[in-house]
Amino acid sequence: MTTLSPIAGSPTTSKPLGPRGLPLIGNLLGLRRDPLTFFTNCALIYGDAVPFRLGPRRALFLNNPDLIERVLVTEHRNFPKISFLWRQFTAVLGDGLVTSHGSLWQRQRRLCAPAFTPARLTAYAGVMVQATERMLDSWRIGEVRDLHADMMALTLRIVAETLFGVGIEADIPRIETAVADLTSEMAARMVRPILIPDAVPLPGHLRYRRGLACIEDVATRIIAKRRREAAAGQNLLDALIDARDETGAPMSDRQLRDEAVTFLLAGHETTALALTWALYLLGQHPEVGAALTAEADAVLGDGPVTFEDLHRLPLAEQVVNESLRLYPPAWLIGREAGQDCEIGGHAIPKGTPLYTCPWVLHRDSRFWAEPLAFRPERWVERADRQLPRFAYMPFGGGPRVCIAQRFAVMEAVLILASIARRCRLLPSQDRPVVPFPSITLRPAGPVKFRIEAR
Ligand code: HEM
Repeated sequence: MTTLSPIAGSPTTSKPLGPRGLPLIGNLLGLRRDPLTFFTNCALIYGDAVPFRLGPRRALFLNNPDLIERVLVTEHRNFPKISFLWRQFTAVLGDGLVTSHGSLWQRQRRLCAPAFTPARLTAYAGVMVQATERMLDSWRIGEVRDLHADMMALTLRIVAETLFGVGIEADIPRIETAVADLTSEMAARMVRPILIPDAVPLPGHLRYRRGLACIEDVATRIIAKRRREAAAGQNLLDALIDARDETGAPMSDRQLRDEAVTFLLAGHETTALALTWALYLLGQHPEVGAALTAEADAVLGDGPVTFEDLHRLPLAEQVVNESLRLYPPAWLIGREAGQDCEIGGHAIPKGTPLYTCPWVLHRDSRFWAEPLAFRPERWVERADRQLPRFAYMPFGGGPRVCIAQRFAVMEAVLILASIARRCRLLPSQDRPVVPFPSITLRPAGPVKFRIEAR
């Protein structure tokens, strides 16, 4: 019979089960100071299931693929998303896919799935490449650019155009400001220990209400136009408008608005970061950059990349996989215990938050040879297929796995190949770029590169 350890450490055991915290604040200091090191040390020192404290709240860190599979897949109904965290975002994301749960989430997930069929992806590929080519046309040989800023602008344009259609050019600057306001307020709420009602007129709240109103305005206009014209288009919102549940009912306008905001926010920064880190790593490994250029030349000839080229760009996809391993944009994934239970030898009361950290798992020497080395070739034989399912999880897993995984990988491959075809990028700063873990894993400063001719 398994002996269960009480979650916060036991007076009868001499070895602590997790990092000792301070009275009242628990482990918040270490977590605030450097969360990546905090979780890395938890795994190194204490093992696969590590209790810690978020202020007065007890929490458990999981670093074992089998335990993670239990939480995300086999017993996912017992482990919903963390209500304490997500209620902070409900006003922004409404009942969209990221925040909803239970039967509402199930219905929405089914309704959203047709937006990601291969036929739809083909149409989105064209939008992605055109937006990238426009960005590359605006780059000048010899200039130094912050690629993080460029990738943020590019992926926002792409998600806005795939979502709303290419006719929204005039709205892009407003959408950019709105999304920046919304994400900065969400990042602030993520580390705020208390819930401040949206009605309190803090500057961040006002900015975020303005941002939300802007996106609602664009979504409402496009939904109304689409309903008036009743002509099927190829954008993501069209797919959502056309979707019907098993009773034949469509999504309400409110639900469409929630999904539009959700896709804009979930689909923008994550992909921008995947690309920023990939370009950064390529800058550190010019031999891989040269091989990528050779692949693009061999496959693409003179024309822009197309959907049909994708399967002939294996190195570009390996670079994306390896970058997502070393710098997973979703660096922390959380759930909470829906009822009292046991996991990893710990008795967990209902409501306890559980965290897993792809950053730590993806750098774990139990699963990866030379874990800190950038080696795209490990993906020639799909490194993850020889490993436990949850040793590699940049897109999460189980029923709530990223709905746009194929969209995102396709986008990253198309953009990398388009850049490789047109120019060379040389790092123009000596300092290494340090990751800054916010909601997503951002670079702490600009990522500067000089644009060189091919
Ligand atoms: C490299 C880019 C991306 C990464 C690394 C990423 C990562 C993730 C992860 C880890 C989750 C699961 C979170 C959890 O279980 O708590 C998730 C969910 C989600 N992602 Fe992505 N994502 C990316 C791109 C996108 C894009 C481009 C879109 C939309 C166009 C998108 C939309 C969503 C949505 C709607 C969910 C919620 C799914 C659900 O709960 O049913 N993501 N993503």
